[in-house]
Order: sequence, then structure tokens, then C-alpha cells
Amino acid sequence: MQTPSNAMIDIASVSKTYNTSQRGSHLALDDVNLTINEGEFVSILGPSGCGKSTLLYMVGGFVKVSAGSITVKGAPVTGPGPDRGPVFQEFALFPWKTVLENVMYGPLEQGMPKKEAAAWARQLLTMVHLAKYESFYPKELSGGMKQRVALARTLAYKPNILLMDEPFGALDAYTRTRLQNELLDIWERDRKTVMFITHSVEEAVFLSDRVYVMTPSPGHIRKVYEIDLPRPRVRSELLLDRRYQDYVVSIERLLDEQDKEFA
Ligand SMILES: Nc1ncnc2c1ncn2[C@@H]1O[C@H](COP(=O)(O)OP(=O)(O)OP(=O)(O)O)[C@@H](O)[C@H]1O
Repeated sequence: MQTPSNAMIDIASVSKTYNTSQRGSHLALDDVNLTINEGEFVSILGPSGCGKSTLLYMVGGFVKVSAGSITVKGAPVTGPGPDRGPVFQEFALFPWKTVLENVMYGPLEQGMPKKEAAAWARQLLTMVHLAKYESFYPKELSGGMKQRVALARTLAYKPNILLMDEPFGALDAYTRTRLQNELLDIWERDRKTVMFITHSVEEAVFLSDRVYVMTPSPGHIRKVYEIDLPRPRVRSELLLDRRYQDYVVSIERLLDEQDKEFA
């Protein structure tokens, strides 16, 4: 099958088998097909252990596929690359570096002169509302602030694609919704392609152009929802929007049905 020309990420008939000493050969993903076009925001929902992270890590080039293929802009993924920026739940900031130094790290590694890297990092810190905290160390920040730094640090590499694995999963509900709004603001500005893993149906519908729902292990795509809601999205308006409510309810129902089928 020909890859559509605007496909940024194309996952074709991908399966993953892990070989472990504990349980031998384990099929984690079974024949997954998924396409994300350039500039799209796509979320993956599914029960714990269905292989969401595995899928994201394979797109990131951190884990190898067992069968099928993954291409990014038509080229097979052979390993990690600066075009795909990961943002995970674990912040993984350098504890010995300040906020500014953490964000400058990538551009410096890529050879950007120090002055320019500092200016770029400051621009990103302003974007994530942390300009005042540039000389703080990670341990002096709240969880939400750390996640903002992690996002700025990834954006500093100027990736075309953001690979986000439950980036807001560990945050309190208030901070989580604030960060969702900020992420959408950033996304509206330069429309990076986003692959976003979450356990939250509301979060997936609020953020995405399309939501893929996976079956329990071995993970397979159960259903795809095209989220036809206006952008820019304003939470207080969407909460009253019948279409938003319908998406959330029908995905919740599907997940409930699946729970019963696979119980
Ligand atoms: N490195 C590994 N070695 C062996 N098995 C693994 C490895 N990583 C993941 N698995 C297994 O693959 C399956 C899918 O794991 P994965 O973390 O991708 O699921 P997930 O949907 O992201 O789960 P969660 O929502 O709980 O984070 C699980 O059964 C897990 O035990």
C-alpha cells in the first residue's frame, strides 16, 4: 500500500513480541495500523498494558518492531532522531543544571552558539510561563513546573514530531488542565505533529484531531474517532458542547464494553 504523501508517521501492520525470561515470548502489539498526517494531533487511548508506550517508543526508535514497518516522512525508523522529541511522564531533567541550562542543553549539543542557545531557551521558557524561574534547579520546582521545563527542553531541539507518553499523568487535575491549554496554545502556533498517549478520555477528546482506541493486550486498534470540534478549543465552551459530550460518552461506552468482553 502506498503511504499517503502527507503522512508524517505511518505505522503499517506492526506487531511486537517481547522475549522475557519470566513469561517467555509475549505478544504486546498485534497488527497495528495507524497514520498521523503532518501537523495533526493524534491520541492513543487504551487499557493499561495494551502496548501504547511500546508503540510510541517504536516510533521514537527506542524499541524495534517485530513485524511490519514504521516510517517517518516516508523513511523507515532505524533509531532515535532529533526530528522526534519525546516528552514522558518522568521528567528526566538534569538535577545539577538550572532550568535555563536544562533547556539550553539540546541546542548546545546541536552546535548552537551559547548566546543564541540562551536566547532561544528564554523564548521557550516564556512560552511555558517559566521565565522567572530560569535560575532555579529542578528540585526547587513543582511537578507541573518540571513538566513545563521538560516540554521546553524537548521543543528546544525543534523536533517536527512530539511523542508524548502520558506527560500530564502524574499532575493534579488543576495543573493538568492548565498544561493541556498551554500545549494546545503551543501547538496552534506551529502545528507540530503530535502523538499523545493518555488514559484520560476527556484529555484525548479535548486535545485531538483523531483518537485511536486500542484493545487490551495484545494491543490492536479497536476504533478510530475523528474529533470534529472547532479550534482553537476552549474548555469551558467544549464542556457545554453536545458533540464533545457525545465523543466522551461513546468512547467511555466502548471502553466499558471492552472491559466486559475481555474480563
Ligand atoms: N522491555 C520489555 N520487556 C518485556 N515486556 C515488556 C517490555 N516493555 C513492555 N513490556 C510488556 O508489553 C506490554 C505492553 O506494555 P506497555 O508499557 O507498552 O503498555 P501501556 O499500554 O503503555 O501500559 P500503561 O498504560 O500501563 O503504561 C505489557 O504486557 C508489558 O509487560
